[in-house]
Order: sequence, then structure tokens, then C-alpha cells
Amino acid sequence: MSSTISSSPQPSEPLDSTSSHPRSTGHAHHPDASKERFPPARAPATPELASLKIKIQQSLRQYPDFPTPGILFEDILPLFQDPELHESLVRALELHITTHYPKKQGKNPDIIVGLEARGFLFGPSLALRLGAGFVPVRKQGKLPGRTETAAYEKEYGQDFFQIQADAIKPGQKVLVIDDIIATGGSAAATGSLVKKLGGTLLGYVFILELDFLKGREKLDASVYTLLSSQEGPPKES
Ligand SMILES: O=P(O)(O)OC[C@H]1O[C@H](OP(=O)(O)OP(=O)(O)O)[C@H](O)[C@@H]1O
Ligand SMILES: Nc1ncnc2[nH]cnc12
Repeated sequence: MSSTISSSPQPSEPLDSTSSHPRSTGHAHHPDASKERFPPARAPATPELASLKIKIQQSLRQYPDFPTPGILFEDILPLFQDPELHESLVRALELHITTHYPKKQGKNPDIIVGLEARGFLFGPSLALRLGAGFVPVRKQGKLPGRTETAAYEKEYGQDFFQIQADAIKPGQKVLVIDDIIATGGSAAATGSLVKKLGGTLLGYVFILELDFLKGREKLDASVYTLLSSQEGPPKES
């Protein structure tokens, strides 16, 4: 019996790597373009972090009109195809977190919460390096046992997130991580789940921020993104 491998229709070809991101602002991908809110403790990027950011930025791809017309999709998957890039990503996030949430001062996270699906790609390895636990937040209907649920809206739709009710103990310090913050709906729902379980929300960490959607305004804890991107639709005059 023969098997067939079919390729999915390709609604759009990737734009070149970020070196030619046509809609990104000139400075948005500068290695120092990471953003933070709340903690004033903003150490300048170390030379190591700055060079890691350049590598990471250059590996991202954009797909216009995916998954729906009008969306410029940011593809982070190339970061995981090359072990050196994968290492750069995890190291960059580790550097940020250990600098801003120092263990010596007892500020280190006990738990990293990762969002389905792309937060699962680097959340567990990051947690391992930090000596923290990893807890997944999943789309509705995937987690067994007692769960808490939060509804949210994102850039291209509506959904529900769930967390296992015993996954975070009251008072545990939690960092939420994900690949992208767009409207901030997914992250805000996750923050509410963490708080519902009694966790202390330290903040949110993302690889990439879509600035024009102002998602960080929905979040009520520290927000850090390695890179930022996309100018948004042209403004009407
Ligand atoms: O800031 P927001 O507007 O909420 O959007 C950001 C979320 O959207 C994407 O996930 P998506 O829901 O597409 O799910 P997937 O990772 O399972 O594909 C992305 O990985 C973030 O989790
Ligand atoms: N533009 C985008 N690209 C990739 N993931 C996303 N999640 C929400 N908006 C997105």
C-alpha cells in the first residue's frame, strides 16, 4: 500500500528573513529594542545579550496573509531548526531573567508558565536552566483533572485557556513566557489564571512584540520582549 504525503496549500510565501522585513521600523529590531514596563531596574543589554538578539532577529520569517488575510504572520520556527540558534534563544532569555529576577535576592521564578503551543517549544528548557518548574496553559479540553478556565480574544479569533488547578501553589513566584505578544489577550488570560491559583505573578517574557497592537497595555505586571516588530496598517490621513 502506498502512502501519500501531501503538502498544504501555500497561501503565501515567506518574505525574506528579517533583514528585509518590509514593515518593520528601522529601529525596532535594533538589539537594544527590548521593552520593559514596571521595573525601573533596567540594566543595559550586555554585549552577549546584544549579539544574541541580532542572531535571533535575523532568523525570523514573515508570511503575509496567514492564517487570514491582513495578518502578517511572524514565524519563529527557524529558531529551532538550528541548534546554535536554539541555544542563543534560550541563553538570551536566561540572561534576562537571571539579571532581573536574581536568585541571590530570592526573586527567581519558582514556575515558568508557557502558553500553548509555541510557549511549549522553549519554556521547559528555559525552566530547567533556571531551576524552576514548568506549567503549561492549554487550549480548552486538553488537560485532565480539575482545571481553571479563562476566555480571551487574540489577533485573529477567540479562545479559552485552561490550567490544572493544582499546578501552582499559593505564593509561588511565576513568570509567564510565550513567543509573541500581539493583542495581549492570551497573555492577560494566562496572568489571570496564575493569580486565580494564588501564584505571585512576577511578569511576562516574550521573544517578539507586535508594537502597534499595544498588547502590553492589557498586562498588569512587568513585560519584557527581546525584539519588536511591525509598524501596523498605514495610518489614514
Ligand atoms: O497576543 P495575542 O493576540 O493573544 O496573540 C498571541 C498568541 O497568538 C499565538 O498563538 P495562537 O493562539 O495562534 O496559537 P498556537 O501557538 O497554538 O498556534 C502566539 O503564539 C501567542 O500565544
Ligand atoms: N502576527 C502574528 N504572527 C504570529 N503569531 C501571532 N499571534 C498573534 N498574532 C500573530
